[in-house]
Amino acid sequence: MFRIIVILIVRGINNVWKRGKYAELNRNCLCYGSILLALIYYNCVIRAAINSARRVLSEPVAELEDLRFEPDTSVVEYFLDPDEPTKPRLPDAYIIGVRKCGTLAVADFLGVHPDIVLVDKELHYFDNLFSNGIDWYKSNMPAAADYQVVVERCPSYFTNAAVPEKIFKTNPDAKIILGVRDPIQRSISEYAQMEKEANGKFFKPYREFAFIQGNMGRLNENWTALQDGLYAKHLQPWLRYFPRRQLFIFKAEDLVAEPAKVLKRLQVFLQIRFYVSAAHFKANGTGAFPCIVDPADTERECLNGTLRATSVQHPRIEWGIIHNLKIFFRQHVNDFHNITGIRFGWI
Ligand SMILES: Nc1ncnc2c1ncn2[C@@H]1O[C@H](COP(=O)(O)OS(=O)(=O)O)[C@@H](OP(=O)(O)O)[C@H]1O
Repeated sequence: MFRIIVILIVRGINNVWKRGKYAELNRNCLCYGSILLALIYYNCVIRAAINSARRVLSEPVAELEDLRFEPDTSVVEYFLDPDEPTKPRLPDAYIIGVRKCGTLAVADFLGVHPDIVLVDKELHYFDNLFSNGIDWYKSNMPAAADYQVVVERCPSYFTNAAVPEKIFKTNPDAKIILGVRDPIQRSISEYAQMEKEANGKFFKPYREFAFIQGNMGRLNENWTALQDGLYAKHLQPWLRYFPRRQLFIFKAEDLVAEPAKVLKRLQVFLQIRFYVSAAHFKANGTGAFPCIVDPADTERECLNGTLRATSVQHPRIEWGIIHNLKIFFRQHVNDFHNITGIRFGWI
């Protein structure tokens, strides 16, 4: 482009120089000037169009609105076909974490979908029990039909850098589902969980875990409740094995506020029919979190009765501590935004 412009200008000057005529100079200026302007205009318009197309194509999967599917309410009866052959299958998708970021809720919501089969417990095969061997892992798999998607949930996978390679070698096409949340709230949730597990015994206050020597001087960055919130760092090993399009990231905050929207996108990502819709959600007894209603099992409890096991009362944390945590996490959240392209709006 630049070369064409330079050639045109040089040719114009050359013509004038050779012939020495002012009339020729005017004609040349007019002619090449207009060509130059047209090229600059064309260049701007085309570049703007290419850039905007690039932006749309690079939108993260989690932020894509999909309007192709409408809920298919006949799907329950259709898939309750006792003759559909099923056999144990390795997972097609993994909910890898982050701990305390809605992993149980999202698995529960997916679980009502007739195209989804959940592995029924946290197996910890890829982080703790790998030496048990693949046959042990296979023996823990649920039976599923060919059209169904088998999903395993193990929220400790995300922060273990050795896991992505092992999952990749088992299934390079695996779909990875990751829930994230304001890392400060996540750390408080983890602390609240630890405190609850102490079962009434004395438990150190949050600040004594979060700061070295308990005063607000230096943060104890190695405390897992803070470490697990360094999402950008923990995501790197996953991106070494799995392309971005195989990764679905959702915000736990969205799962609470707009569960149907998150589920809509998740169904598109998993390439299953649009079945779970807003009609499936109701507020639970306390009103804090939404619950899913399963038309095939009307007796079903919220989060299969485990809601109380994961949702615990948070302690009140002083403003000064929150301020220090904001300073600590700000850069990490920015890095995470740059890697994923998602705006989180936390800090
Ligand atoms: N619908 C619904 N019901 C219950 N909880 C919900 C829901 N949606 C999101 N969340 C958020 O999930 C947080 C618990 O996350 P996990 O299930 O990943 O916890 S765990 O790691 O398995 O212990 C839990 O954390 P807390 O707020 O600390 O209780 C919730 O914020």
